[in-house]
Amino acid sequence: MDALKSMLSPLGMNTNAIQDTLKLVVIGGTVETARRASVSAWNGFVDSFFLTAHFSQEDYPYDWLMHWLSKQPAWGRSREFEITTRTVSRNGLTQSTTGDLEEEEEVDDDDDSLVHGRRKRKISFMPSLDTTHTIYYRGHWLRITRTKRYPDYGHGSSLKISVVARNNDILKKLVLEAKREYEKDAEHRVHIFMADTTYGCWRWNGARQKRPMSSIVLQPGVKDMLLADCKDFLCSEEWYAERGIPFRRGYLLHGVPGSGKTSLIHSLAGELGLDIYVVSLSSKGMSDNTLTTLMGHVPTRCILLLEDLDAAFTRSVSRDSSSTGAPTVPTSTTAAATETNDGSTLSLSGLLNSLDGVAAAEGRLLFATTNHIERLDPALSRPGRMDVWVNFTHATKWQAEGIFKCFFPHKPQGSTAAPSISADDEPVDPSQKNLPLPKRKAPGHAIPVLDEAEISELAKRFADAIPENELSVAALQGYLLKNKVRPRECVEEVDEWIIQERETREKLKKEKAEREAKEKKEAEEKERKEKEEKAAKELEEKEAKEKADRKEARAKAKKALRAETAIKLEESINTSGTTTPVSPAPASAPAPAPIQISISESSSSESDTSNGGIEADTEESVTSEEEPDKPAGESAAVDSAAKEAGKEKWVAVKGQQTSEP
Ligand SMILES: Nc1ncnc2c1ncn2[C@@H]1O[C@H](COP(=O)(O)OP(=O)(O)OP(=O)(O)O)[C@@H](O)[C@H]1O
Repeated sequence: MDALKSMLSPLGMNTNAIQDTLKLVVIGGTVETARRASVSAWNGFVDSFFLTAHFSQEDYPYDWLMHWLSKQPAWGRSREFEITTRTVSRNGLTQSTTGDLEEEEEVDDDDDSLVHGRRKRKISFMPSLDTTHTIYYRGHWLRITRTKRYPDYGHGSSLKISVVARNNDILKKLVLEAKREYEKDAEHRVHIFMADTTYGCWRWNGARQKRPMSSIVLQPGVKDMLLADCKDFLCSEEWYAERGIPFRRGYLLHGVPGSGKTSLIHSLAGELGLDIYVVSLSSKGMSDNTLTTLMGHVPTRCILLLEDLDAAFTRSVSRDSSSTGAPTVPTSTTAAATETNDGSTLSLSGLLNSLDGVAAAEGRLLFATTNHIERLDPALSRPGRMDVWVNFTHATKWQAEGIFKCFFPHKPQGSTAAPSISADDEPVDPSQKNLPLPKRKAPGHAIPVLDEAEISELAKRFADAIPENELSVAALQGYLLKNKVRPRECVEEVDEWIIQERETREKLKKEKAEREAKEKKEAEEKERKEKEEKAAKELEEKEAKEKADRKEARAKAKKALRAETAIKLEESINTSGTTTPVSPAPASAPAPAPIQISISESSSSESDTSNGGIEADTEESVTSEEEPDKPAGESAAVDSAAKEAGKEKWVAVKGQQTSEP
């Protein structure tokens, strides 16, 4: 310090002030360094104890954890969170909790959860984006951060959970608990995923209540056979592997509309606890590549549903007999892709490859439905692709009786107490025993509950009245729905309804025939008009072509004539042994003697009457046609140049002739 003082003193500076400044700098620097060192030491210390797990939205644990987080009471105390009416899905918070999802909260039986006929919407608390939340869980503080990986595309979230712990047991417990809760919540629901042809991925479309198998009325044994087959398949992976058979199974449900094909698939999915992945092959933008990508991303245990398989290669809106089918479908397995207006380029071979090609997922149950099995290519429905075929017909008497019993519950035998309508009253089906039924609310309307004998008798009478194989089960269901609180009247009025139904069908058939005839007529008219327009256009084109040909021919003729004239002139000059300006004289040739020429137009025209006449004629006609194409000045210039050339030639000849003797 003394040395510093001695150095600064000659400069006349106040040494005290400088000393103080230096002290400040040294102390400040020391403090800042200490702070930085302690922060980084703390971070290092913390990092060495924190375990961090990352969860990506594309994978199931993300859904489990988001679902678990949404249930945490800690959000109630959090200072920052996201409130949403959307629910957790495989693709993030994208789906609105619409009416068919769960209600806002558990309510007492007398508390109406329906507000003006609409369900209340559920709200969830979610971790907000890019904020670190802290939650206490089983003696540990969890630090949770949700981030968006692709903010520009609006999807692709990820979750980061950090916890101070010696090993990752706590994280494992957390994930397992989240999974259990998620599955418990999804127990009564079937999740539906739809194919997104734009991005070639699956989009969660909602969760539907499971449908009890007992509510599907099919001929005896059909449901049991299907259920047993599916269960057997799902637990035979090794059996398939040992024999080298691809671990896939296909079911083809075919038959008339409204006979329960789709309902049965939903019911089976609920019974087997599988999600449904739906592909509409006729949807916009569907191509071989998209389908292959989609099929490759189907999870192992699920139901893959191809709806309306017969409409795969036609884009008609209607599904009636005239709209789709073989005539427009290339039936070869090597069929080329058919490009349609909507940009769909799906070929049969593409479909077959995506179903059982190398990229196709294994372990899935493929269900395909069609109303027109006769239109399917045999390659599509062969065993290996479609192993089990089930035919769905119009309602039989047996089905009519069954569906009637489904609609009208009965008092348990020997019971005198008025039964309550609850899940326990669901008709018992052997296939249904293990299905946990959701808690149902009592219906708002009074359904008279008759005893078993009466219901059986009514059901029998109802079935007797229903014609065999004429009406669809969906139609019967519609009639029963209309009469859901009038079981006796329903049976009494059934004959009348059948007459009405037949009349309505007749009317609809007639209307359809008329509409088709009208459409056909319109199509014919349109076709005729198109033909006429085409013919007129062709004629026009032909005329234009002929005109162009004529013009070309005239031009050629003119050119030939000029060439001929020039040759003749040259020949005549050559024969007279002189040179002309048309054919320049060789350098060695003696220059012609200077001549005095007086030219008059009349002499020119007189001397070349024949050629001049033709040429004038030709030129006139050509000029009249060329004029529109050529600028007037240019045309005039060309003409005068041509005349000058002619004149010059004539002058030379004349001059030569005059100089000759
Ligand atoms: N066998 C059946 N048992 C119980 N309900 C049925 C049956 N068949 C049809 N239904 C009822 O009819 C309605 C239509 O059924 P679904 O959609 O399953 O028929 P589908 O055969 O798939 O018809 P489409 O071929 O037109 O798709 C549903 O509401 C369903 O409840």
